[in-house]
Amino acid sequence: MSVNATTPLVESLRQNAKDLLDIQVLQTTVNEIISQASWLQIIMAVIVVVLSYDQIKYQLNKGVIAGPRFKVWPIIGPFLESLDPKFEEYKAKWDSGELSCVSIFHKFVVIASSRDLARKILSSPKYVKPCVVDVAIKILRPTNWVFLDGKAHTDYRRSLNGLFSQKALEIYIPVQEKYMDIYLNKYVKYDGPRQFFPEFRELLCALSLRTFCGDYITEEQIALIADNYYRITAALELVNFPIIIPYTKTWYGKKIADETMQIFADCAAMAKVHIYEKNGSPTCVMDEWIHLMKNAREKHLEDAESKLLIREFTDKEISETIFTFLFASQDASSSLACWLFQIVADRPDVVEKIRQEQLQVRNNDPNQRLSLELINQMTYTNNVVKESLRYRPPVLMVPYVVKEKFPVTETYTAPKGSMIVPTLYPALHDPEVYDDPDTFIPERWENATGDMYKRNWLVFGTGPHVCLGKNYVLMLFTGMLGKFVMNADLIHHKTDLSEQIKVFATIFPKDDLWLEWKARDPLAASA
Ligand code: HEM
Repeated sequence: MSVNATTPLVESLRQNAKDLLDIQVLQTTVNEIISQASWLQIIMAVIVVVLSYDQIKYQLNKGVIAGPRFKVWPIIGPFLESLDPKFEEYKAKWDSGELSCVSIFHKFVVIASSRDLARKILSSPKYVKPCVVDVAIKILRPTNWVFLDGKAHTDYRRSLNGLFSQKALEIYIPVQEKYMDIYLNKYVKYDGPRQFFPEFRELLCALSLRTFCGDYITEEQIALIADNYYRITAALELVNFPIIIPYTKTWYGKKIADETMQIFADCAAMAKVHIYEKNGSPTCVMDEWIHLMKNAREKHLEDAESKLLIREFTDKEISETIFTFLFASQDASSSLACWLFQIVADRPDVVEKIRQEQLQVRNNDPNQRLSLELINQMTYTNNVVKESLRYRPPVLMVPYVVKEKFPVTETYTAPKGSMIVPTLYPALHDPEVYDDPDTFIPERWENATGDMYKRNWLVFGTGPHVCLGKNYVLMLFTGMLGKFVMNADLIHHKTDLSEQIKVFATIFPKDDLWLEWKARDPLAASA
């Protein structure tokens, strides 16, 4: 065979040899440049390459959606702004387009502000899953159910749904009412106004812990958790050091989380004795959970085909799950309490209507204890809570992470690994669905359309991760608002910051809410 024969093999070998030669030439050239260049020139070149890569990557990820033309702050992006988030800046972003973006360090973030895109993202478990900061996995523990995805998540959730059914919610009311009374008595004894942001955080922590653990948890343990819970929120910053160093924020956060979970595990052990060994009736979430397990086990013994079999959950599993309930509820419920009582204190017309309804559903007996049946009759009071949730939704947006390339619209595909953030606020202030959306009008709920309480009602999210506590929240706050307004006058000491929104995981009045409470005769006419 002639050497010149142009068979494909020879051609390919020749091409390879040529490529090799080219690479060698290139290497030589690079080596020559490097040997002739100063260190400063090399450093400058590396910086130019890194910066160019950062900008090009940003452009490719951004595609057609709204967002800064270039990364104004190279590499870090708007990182410094993200440390002190401002509501007005978020709002400007949502108004900039139904899909917009930012890039912080290597993280590319897509923000969806329209109702339909928010719903689409929340209902696309094939493409997305909730995004958690790395340190959350350490604090909540990797074994925690909230990190499950897909079918494993749906199955686990199914076993928790019974804890928030109407039947179960009824069980928790007596213990909640006991603590509502304790805290209201405390408030009306305070001398003059004080900031209620910390007061409401403590109230909500106590109400949640009593609902979850009943009398198994002690006052000292509640005080310990209420006093230190803020350390857990503080530890969950977006950017954290990858390892937990002793005596840093994350170390304290994990320590408090571990201590809290140990308290919950001890409570779960006591609840098991109460339900299994003493055949007791359930009075709190833990009891109800164990009661459901016991029923399922008995049903299964009677009928092996029974689908009711819920597996046995260990004390550790129960403690981790109850911790997620506290974690999910604490900030959002405190936010609702602040806005609800601030708004109502400023609206004598709303106070008057709540009081009328409270006496009417109780047949003029203000001492009648709360029950689910009674709360279900409080239509107006419930509408006030709903309107507060719409007007000032505690959770503005929910970060998700893209598991695989996600065609969000016909023209835009979110890249794998990016963060995608459906926002809830715009849908709740959509003028096409809620007339005069920036005004607090509880009466709008009297003739609510389907869109108002279904498609646009994103306060609690939607899809497979929709809030587990959504009915619980409405029941608890309707009962509490009715009782508090019936038994006390609320005086809001307004400041220039009262109407401004502070973003601290959820949202709060910027002045932390100055309130004063005065006991009143519930049968007296309103002032
Ligand atoms: C005003 C109070 C509350 C608000 C506004 C709120 C809102 C939300 C939102 C927006 C989500 C994310 C939903 C999604 O990704 O689609 C969520 C998830 C969750 N919420 Fe709530 N929540 C509140 C109170 C509570 C309470 C009291 C509990 C428990 C008793 C609770 C338990 C949960 C849990 C466990 C999840 C995660 C569910 C999952 O991943 O499957 N929340 N909540």
